[in-house]
Amino acid sequence: MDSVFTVAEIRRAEEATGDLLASGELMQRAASALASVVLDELGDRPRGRRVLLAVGSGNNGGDALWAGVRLLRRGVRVDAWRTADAVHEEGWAAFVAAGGREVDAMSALEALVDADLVVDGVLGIGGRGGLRGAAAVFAQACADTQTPVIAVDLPSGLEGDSCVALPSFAADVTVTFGGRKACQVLQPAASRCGRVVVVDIGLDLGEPELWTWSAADVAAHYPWPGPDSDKYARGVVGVDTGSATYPGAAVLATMGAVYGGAGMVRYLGAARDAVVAALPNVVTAAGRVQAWLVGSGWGSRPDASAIVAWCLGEGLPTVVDADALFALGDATLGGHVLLTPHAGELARLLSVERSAVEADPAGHARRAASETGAVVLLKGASQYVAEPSGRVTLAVGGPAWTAQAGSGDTLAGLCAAMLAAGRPAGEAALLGASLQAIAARNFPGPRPPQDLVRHVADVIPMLRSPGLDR
Ligand SMILES: NC(=O)C1=CN([C@@H]2O[C@H](COP(=O)(O)OP(=O)(O)OC[C@H]3O[C@@H](n4cnc5c(N)ncnc54)[C@H](O)[C@@H]3O)[C@@H](O)[C@H]2O)[C@@H](O)CC1
Ligand SMILES: [K+]
Repeated sequence: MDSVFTVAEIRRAEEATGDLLASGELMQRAASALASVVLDELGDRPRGRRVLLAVGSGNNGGDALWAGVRLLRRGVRVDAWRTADAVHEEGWAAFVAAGGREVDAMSALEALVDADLVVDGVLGIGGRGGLRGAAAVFAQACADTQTPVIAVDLPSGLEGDSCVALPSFAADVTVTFGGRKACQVLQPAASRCGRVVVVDIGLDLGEPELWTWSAADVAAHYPWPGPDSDKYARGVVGVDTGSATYPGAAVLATMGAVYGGAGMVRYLGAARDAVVAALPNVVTAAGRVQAWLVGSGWGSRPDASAIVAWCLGEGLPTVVDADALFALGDATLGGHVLLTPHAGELARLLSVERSAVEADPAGHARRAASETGAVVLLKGASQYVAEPSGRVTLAVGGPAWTAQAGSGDTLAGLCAAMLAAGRPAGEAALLGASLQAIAARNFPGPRPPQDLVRHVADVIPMLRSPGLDR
C-alpha cells in the first residue's frame, strides 16, 4: 500500500522542518536525488552527455539548477533555459560558476536535436492553471522530438492535487519529494508522469489524504482457497440482477462472481434462462447465501425498494449496484454494505452536479461513505474506495479498455464474490476493481466484458508468480 499527500500536507511538513527549509538543506537533498536519477538515465559514461534544464521562477527551478551543478561536476554538459525573468538566485549563481551555460527560448528548441535529456524544472507544486506560452511550446517540442524528460517533483503544468490533465510536460520519469501527489496516481494526469521515483527528503508526513493499492496488496488479500476449502468456505453469492429488458446484466454480473472465484452462485433474478444457458454451474434454487448482489440492469422495477430492504434486512454483506442505489429508502446501511456508483450515480445520490464529483472524486466518495455509513466504490478511470471512517483508497489502475458497457456489471459480481468469501467490504471493492484492471493490463485490447472477466480468472494465479504487468 502506498500513500498520496496533498500539496498543503507537503507544504506543512516542509515548514515544520524549520532550519532544513530555511537553510536550503531540503533543496540540496532534492537536487542530489534528482541528479542521481539523471545520472542513472544517462548510463555508464555521463561525461560529455548533454542535458538541458528548463528552469522556472520558483523552487522547482532551484532544484533543477542545483542538480545541474552536480551534473556539471560529473562532466555532463548542461545548458539552462530560464522560462521566467527571475529564477532561484543562489541556484543560478552556482550553476553559472560551475560552468553551466544559458540558452534562450529559440536555442532551447534547437538544442533538443542533440540533447540526451531534458530536466523539467518549470513548475512544481506551486504551478496553477497549466503550462502557458513558450514553456507549453517547448513541452510539445520535447514530445514531438521524443526527447526523454525527467520532471522535477511533477510534470510542469499539472496541479499536484488534481487528476486533470492540464497542458503540461509528459515525463518519462518524475522525481517527487516527500511523497506521491494525487496527479501522479489519478488518471488522466498520472499518464503524464511516467515512472514515479519518490525521494525521502526527511519530511515528517502524517496520515495521508489517500492510499493506493498495488498488485501485491491484491495478492495479499485475495481469498486463496486452502487445502480444506469447500464451496461454503469460498462463499456463496446470491444474485438478483438483470431484467427482461436487460438480461445481459444478469449474465455479466453472475460471470463476475463466478470468475472472481465464488464457491457457488445462486441466481434468483428475472433472467434465469439466460444465466443458466451461459453458465450451467449457476444454481437457481433458493438456499444458503453469504453475500448478496442486487441492482445491475434492473431498469425500473416496482418491487426494487422491497427487494433492497429485504436483502439489507438479512444483515448479510451486500453489493448495491446501479438501479438499486436509488431504492435504498430508509434502509439502515453499515460497513458490510458496498455501494458501487459511477460519477453520475454518485452525483444523483449526493444531489450535486456530475462535474462536481469529477472535480473532486475522492472527496465526494468520502462524503457518501460518511453520510450513508456504507462503503462506496466510485467507478471510473480511477476507482476510489471510501470507507465510513473517512479512509479513501485507490484501486490498482488499468487501461481504458474497461470503459465499456457491461464492465460495471462484471465488477459488481467480482466484488460480491470477495464479500461472500468473507472479505470486509472495503477490501472486497479494492480486490474486485483491482482484479479487473490487472486483467485489462495483461490482456489489453477491445475485448467485451464477458471475455475480459475470463481473464480475471487467468490473472488471479499469476498474482503469485513473476511476469505479470502489475
Ligand atoms: N519549499 C522547499 O524548500 C522545497 C521545495 N521543493 C521544490 O519547490 C517546489 C515548489 O516551489 P515553489 O513554491 O517556489 O513553486 P514552483 O516552483 O512550483 O513555482 C511557483 C512560481 O510559478 C509561478 N506560476 C504558477 N503557475 C504558473 C503558470 N501556469 N505559468 C507560469 N508561472 C506560474 C508562480 O507565480 C510562482 O512564482 C516543489 O515542487 C519542489 O520542486 C524542493 O526543493 C524541496 C524543498
Ligand atoms: K516540474
